[in-house]
Parts: sequence; structure tokens; C-alpha cells
Amino acid sequence: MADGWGAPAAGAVDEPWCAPSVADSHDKPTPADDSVNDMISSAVANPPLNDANSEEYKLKAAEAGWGAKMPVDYEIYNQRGGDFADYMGKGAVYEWSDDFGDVAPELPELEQHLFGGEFRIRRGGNYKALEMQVNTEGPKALAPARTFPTAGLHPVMLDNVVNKCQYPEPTPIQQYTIPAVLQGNDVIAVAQTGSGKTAAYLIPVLSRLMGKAKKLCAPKARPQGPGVRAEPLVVIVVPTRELAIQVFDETRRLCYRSMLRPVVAYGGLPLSQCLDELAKGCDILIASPGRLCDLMERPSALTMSRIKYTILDEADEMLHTDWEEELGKIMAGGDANEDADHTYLMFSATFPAPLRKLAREYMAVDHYLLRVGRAGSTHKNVQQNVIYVDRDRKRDALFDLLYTSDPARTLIFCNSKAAVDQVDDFLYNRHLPTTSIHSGRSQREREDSIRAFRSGKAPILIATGISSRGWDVANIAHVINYDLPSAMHGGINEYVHRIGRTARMGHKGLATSFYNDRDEELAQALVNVLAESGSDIPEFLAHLQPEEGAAIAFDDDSEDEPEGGAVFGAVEGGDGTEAAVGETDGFGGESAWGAAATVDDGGAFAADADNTAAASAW
Ligand SMILES: Nc1ncnc2c1ncn2[C@@H]1O[C@H](COP(=O)(O)OP(=O)(O)OP(=O)(O)O)[C@@H](O)[C@H]1O
Repeated sequence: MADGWGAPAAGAVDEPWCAPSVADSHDKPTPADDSVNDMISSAVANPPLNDANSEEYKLKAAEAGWGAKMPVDYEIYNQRGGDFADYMGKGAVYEWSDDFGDVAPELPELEQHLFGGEFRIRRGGNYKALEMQVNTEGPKALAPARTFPTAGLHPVMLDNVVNKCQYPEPTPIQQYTIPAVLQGNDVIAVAQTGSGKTAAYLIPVLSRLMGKAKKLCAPKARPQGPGVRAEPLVVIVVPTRELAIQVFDETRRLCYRSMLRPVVAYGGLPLSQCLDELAKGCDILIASPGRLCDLMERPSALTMSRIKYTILDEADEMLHTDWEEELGKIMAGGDANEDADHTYLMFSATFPAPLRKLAREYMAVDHYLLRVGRAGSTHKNVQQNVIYVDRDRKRDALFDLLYTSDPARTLIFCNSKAAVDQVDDFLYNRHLPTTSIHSGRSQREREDSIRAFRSGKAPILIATGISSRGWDVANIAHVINYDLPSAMHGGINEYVHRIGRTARMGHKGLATSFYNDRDEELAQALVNVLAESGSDIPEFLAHLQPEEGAAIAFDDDSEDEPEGGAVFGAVEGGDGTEAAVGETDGFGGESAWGAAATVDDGGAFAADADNTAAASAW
């Protein structure tokens, strides 16, 4: 790695499409994907371009402003074999030393790496267009943390958030999650894509642990000394490898200058190297479900007996039947966890019925449900276009779309691995700077694709749904659904997550979807989402448009109201009250750093305080 830290690639280019791609899938044998071959028949139908055309397309690509493409050098995969330093999971973390005393020093080189901004998304100018109204259900009224300095955070956390990450103020979901978690409650939080859910759980959880770090932190190995058994206090479970890396990156930033040591474990990372990292000591474990269960079978390497927080990110995605057994084990905290003081947190942008069931099963009765906007809604910063394209015209339509759009970071979704390979090859043969990713690729290939895309060396990424969840890449200007998600595979929820890769944190973005007769099952749900967000409804779907002024009947299973759950905090903007944040540390009732903070803006809850004790019944 060029920057020596082993984490996300260095070398972002100012003109993203002007540099060669490091790696992509081109010319790689395409794995057969039997169930979907008919879905890609349009791609197969068109023969590859001949050289004469190729020259012509090269000129066209340059004219349209796209930079040069680069063939893949597969030799590098053979040569690099098992060098852990090349994996994103090897990202540098702040290594605590007992010599530090009470105040941990800043480490400029590491700081530059963690906060230097290469991949940072600054809040965009359309932040206020995000949904601001938060519905809260729970044991008592929550006083929102309107600012970070008044949120009752540990000083190191406050410094990391405000000065290092430069987050100007908590997002709506953060305003309510921070106090709920600081008070020691279980929380389900449902908020739109790109609204800061990761920091919403990391900030309060890590902040609380920082205050108790000396007492609670896991044993750490001394440099050159023997390894230790990992005894994490927090386990964060995420559905995909790439998301695990991303959450790890945010955790490394927020753990900066603390004793808390994060480790990431995901399938595809060499197991021996994962075990080596754990043996250095682990307080926060971020993991994909399969790898976590594998590690839980190795009691000499990892014990879950001290886990205080179990966090499910993209919680609804974790409910796939394939993971039922794993999830049960993880939620139960392994055989060894007998800690009654165990907090469960679940986060997602969509909230289907099985997730509500899971919450009922594991969470304390007095948990909070926090919702920003309708679960499963999109926000106005994404301009959503749906265009009718016959199956056998899709490739050409994509090509035309890319040539007529401004060259910008673009994410294209297909419904199968084979389709991803086909579309990638097609565009690559037309001299577009593409790369691609799907679960059939080796981990090294997946990570190189991400690096090429993130750095701008290959600004067009073609992907399956594995990239629909949680991915936070700066400046994705355009998401294209080459295939709309089928009703069988995620349907409208999948659509919402996919288009949520653009227009994050107050930025604007464009989503274009190719629709044809095969997508009829999705049509009504799609029209509902378009109507709700004020997007244009195309002529061919106009007959499904809800009547003007009528309530839209969402049938996506995301918005069932709780039976008996008290909604007491429909709050928007400037209300406040004595904030209950920071009152207890949850590990014995002592007060945390800084007494109970006072929220600095005036106002009152719309809620009736007497109406707060009702247990959520969903
Ligand atoms: N308070 C804040 N102010 C400004 N930026 C923030 C703030 N909190 C988080 N961010 C940044 O916002 C971006 C989006 O956050 P995040 O990925 O957590 O969104 P999300 O709600 O989890 O989205 P998704 O549902 O797609 O997973 C990240 O780059 C993060 O660093």
C-alpha cells in the first residue's frame, strides 16, 4: 500500500476519470450463473465489438469526458498471495501504551491517515432536505442532543467528533440515539440512507466505554510479547464484508486516542491474520456473521463473555434465512455470556416485520424505537428517473445514458454475477473506465475494485446487490438500476438501499432505473416511492399513480404501527428540556464525565409524559 497503513487505498486522483484503473475484472472467465442466464440474454445477444469499432469508441469515450481504461494485471493476484498488509482489514488503529498516562498523545501521521479527508464525505448543502422529524417510542420522553458539546460525551470522543471528523452537529437520528444509548437503553433506529446511523451508535457506545476504559478494557498484547485472548466489549455485526471494512474505518476514527482497540473480521480475510489481530487485543469487534460464528468456535482466540453491546447494522438484511442459526448464536452472546447488563442496538433504513419479531425476542421491554421519516422512504435529494427499456435494448440504452451524462462516479446494479461480468466487459470494450464487484470474486479482487472506484481511477462500478447496503463512497453522482431488484429478491426495500448510495448526507444525486414488463410486480411499490418523494412518474406507470391528496397505501411491510406503542415525540427542530444524557454510565450507576447536560435550545415535547410507559408490542 502506498500510504503504508494497509487500509483504504491512497492515490485518489483529482480528476477521477483521468487515471488508469488498478484492477478490475476484465477478461476474466465468467462463472456460470444458471438461475439468471435468461435475464442477461440481452447482453449475450450482442456480439463483442470488433477492433475498428473499438477505436471509434475510444474516441467517443474521450469526447464524452471519460478517462482511459486499464486492463487488469492478474499477475498481481498471484504474486501478492497472502500479504495481509494489502487487505483493508489491516487498517492502522491507535495502539494504546500504558506509558501514556492519563492523556493520550496525538499521532500526526495516523491522524492524517484517519481524518485526512481522502474518503471523507462532508455534509452537503442540501442537508435540510433530509427528513428531520423523529418519532420516538420508549419508556420515557427523550431529550434530544441538539449539539455535540451538550450531549454529555467523553472529552476524547467529543474531540474526535467535532475537531477530527468535523461533524458540525448531530443528525436527527444521532440527536435521539445518543441520549437513549447513554442512558443504557436498547434501541432500534430506522432512518433514511446516508443519515449518519453508523456514528449514531458508535458515538454513545464508545463514549461510555471510554469513561470506563481503564477498568473495562480487554487485555492487550505487549509489542513482541505473547498474544492474548480477545475479550471484546462490543460486537457489531454487518451483512457484507465491504460494510464491515467501512464500519471498522469509522470505528478507528472514533476510537482515536483511546484505549479501545477495534478489530475487523470478515470472510475472505486470511483466518490466520484475523487471529493475529485478535491476539493483539480487541475491545470492539466488527464482523460479518459467518466469520464471527467461526471465531466463536475458537474459545482460545475469542470469548464473548464480556460483551456489553450487541449491535446489528443493516439489521433487516441480517434476517436472511441463511443466517438464522448464526444470528441466534450471536444474539444469545455465545454460550459464555451471562451478563445481564447487555444492550442490543439495531439499525436500518427499512424495517420489515421479521425485524420487529427479532426485537421482541431479544430486546428489553423498555427499549426505544426511533424513526426518522417513514421506514423505507427515500429523500428528496435523490432525483429518481424510471425509463422504459426493452430487455434487448438495455446494453445500448446504458451506453447511451453514460455518454449523455456528465462523467461522474457511477454505480450500476445488475441482478446477477453473470450480468455484472457481461455489462462490465461490454462497457470496457467501449473504452469506459469500469471495474466490477460481486460475491464470485476473491476478496483481493473485491477490495481492489473498491479502491479503484473510491480513488476515482475507475469511476464506473458495476455491482450486484452486495453493494446496495450501507456503502458510503464520496461523490457517487449516479446510481443506475440496469436491472430493477426483483420482488423475490429484496423488492422495493432493495431499491431504496441501492439508490441510497447517492445523495448522502445532504448531497444531491441521480438514480436512473431501467423498467420493462418483467418489473411489473414492483411497479406499484415503485410508483408509491416516486410519488412520496415528489419524483416524476413516467407515462407508462401513470395509471398506478395514487390519487392526488389521497394517502399512499404502502405495502412494503415497513411501516406497521406498533400495537400499543406510545408515540410521544414527534419532534421537529428547536425543542428541548433537561437532557437526561450522561446521567449514568450503565455499569454501576456512577455518573459519567460531566453531569447531566442541558440541551441548549428551548421548547417542550409534544408528548404527554403520562403516555410514556406503554411497552412496544411489535
Ligand atoms: N453528524 C454528522 N455530520 C456530518 N457528517 C456525518 C455526521 N455523522 C455521520 N456523518 C457522515 O455521513 C456519512 C453517511 O453516514 P452513514 O454511512 O453512517 O449513513 P447511514 O445512515 O448508515 O446510511 P445507510 O443507510 O446507507 O447505511 C458518512 O460519511 C459519515 O462519516
